[in-house]
Amino acid sequence: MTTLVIATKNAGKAQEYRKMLAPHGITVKTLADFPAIAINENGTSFEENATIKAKTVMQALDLPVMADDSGLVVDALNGAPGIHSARYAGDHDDAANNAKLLHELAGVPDDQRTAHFHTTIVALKPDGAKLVAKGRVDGRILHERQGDNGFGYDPLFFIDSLGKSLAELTADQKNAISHRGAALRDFMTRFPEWWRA
Ligand SMILES: O=P(O)(O)OP(=O)(O)OP(=O)(O)OC[C@H]1O[C@@H](n2cnc3c(O)ncnc32)[C@H](O)[C@@H]1O
Ligand SMILES: [Mg+2]
Repeated sequence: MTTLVIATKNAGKAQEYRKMLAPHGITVKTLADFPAIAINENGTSFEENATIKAKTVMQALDLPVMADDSGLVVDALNGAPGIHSARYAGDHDDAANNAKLLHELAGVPDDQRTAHFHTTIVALKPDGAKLVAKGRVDGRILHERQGDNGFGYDPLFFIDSLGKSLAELTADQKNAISHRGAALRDFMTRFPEWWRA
């Protein structure tokens, strides 16, 4: 059994990675297991922030560490909230973030509410070996919340081909199409070589 440290405080992300990595024989530890580690997420891109998270925790533990920086990119808002998705409305508060997103998009018609979720995964080893993987999922922003599953902006993110929001999908259905699922599948194609090297 392999144990992988993921530099996240987000319980929703952690749960998704646990479910996706279990079939690979990988168990997950997160910052919930190492609460003393503080991360200053002050980068200017998803990759920079993921690298900061992975590097901070890798140096603190002297272990290989994976990190995920992700966000919602809304076309009508010139890419906002983007790398600021977690604290769009000030605090790390999903309900307030969703309310702000709806407010910013008030009056914007359906065909201009296109958006995507992005994930960049960065994994670092103490010897410096780095692995980067990316994924995205396209959709549009609803006018009100729909569904109770998932986390973050999931209740406002509608997938036309499924006729459902991300919050109306099961965990397995979301992982099959999500930005995080796509990034992890990309990551896993190169993970064994990175882990062993
Ligand atoms: O940095 P860590 O500790 O991993 O946790 P975080 O929640 O701060 O994570 P990010 O910095 O990557 O910010 C991403 C934000 O984007 C949103 N987000 C990311 N992935 C999402 C998903 O799958 N569904 C809904 N919202 C998501 C959500 O608001 C997250 O807080
Ligand atoms: Mg964060």
